[in-house]
Amino acid sequence: MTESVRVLIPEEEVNKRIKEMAEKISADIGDETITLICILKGSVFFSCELAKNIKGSVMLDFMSVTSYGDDTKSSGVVKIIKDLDDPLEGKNVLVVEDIIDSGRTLSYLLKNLKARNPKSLRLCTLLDKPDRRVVDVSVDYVGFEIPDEFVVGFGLDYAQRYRNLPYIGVLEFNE
Ligand SMILES: O=P(O)(O)OC[C@H]1O[C@H](OP(=O)(O)OP(=O)(O)O)[C@H](O)[C@@H]1O
Ligand code: HPA
Ligand SMILES: [Mg+2]
Repeated sequence: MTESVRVLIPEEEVNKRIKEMAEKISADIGDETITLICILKGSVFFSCELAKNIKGSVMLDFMSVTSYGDDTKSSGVVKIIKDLDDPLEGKNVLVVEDIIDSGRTLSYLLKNLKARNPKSLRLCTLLDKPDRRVVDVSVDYVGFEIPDEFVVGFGLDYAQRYRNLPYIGVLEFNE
């Protein structure tokens, strides 16, 4: 079996949409400092592009969680591999995800991070795959709604590969 990748969202479109999202976030946050929480590893490319395009004061922290391992299906169990460096108490927090699929990761994170008493907690995702939702989560900023296909690129992986593609593509398995 061989794998190939079909372009779903070209690089220029992804970058243009991230700029628009950053403008909206900048307008919503006004003069306050915003703490972006980059959910490793998938959202690392998106977080960087977003951070560069937000006007105003931005802090960054990183958390690593995983539920997919090397599979195209979620194990159903979200594991924290690396926690944040700093407390969130009193901060305006924006969780930055690459994709919401079943919703398990974000819903777990939301509960976990709320308990740390941030001043505000918003969620943002580059991609949303609504057809696959198992757990309901309401997201403040969505880049693109995509069909029920396994995607890679712009940070998203299959078995840790393809993260470096500068576009979003659909992974296809060929006989
Ligand atoms: O809505 P869900 O079904 O929970 O899926 C979304 C999550 O799955 C992926 O992470 P993964 O576990 O693959 O870790 P990774 O970012 O290190 O690749 C992705 O980056 C999201 O965090
Ligand atoms: O479509 C996907 N691609 C890569 N990682 C993912 N994690 C959840 N859904 C996906
Ligand atoms: Mg992954």
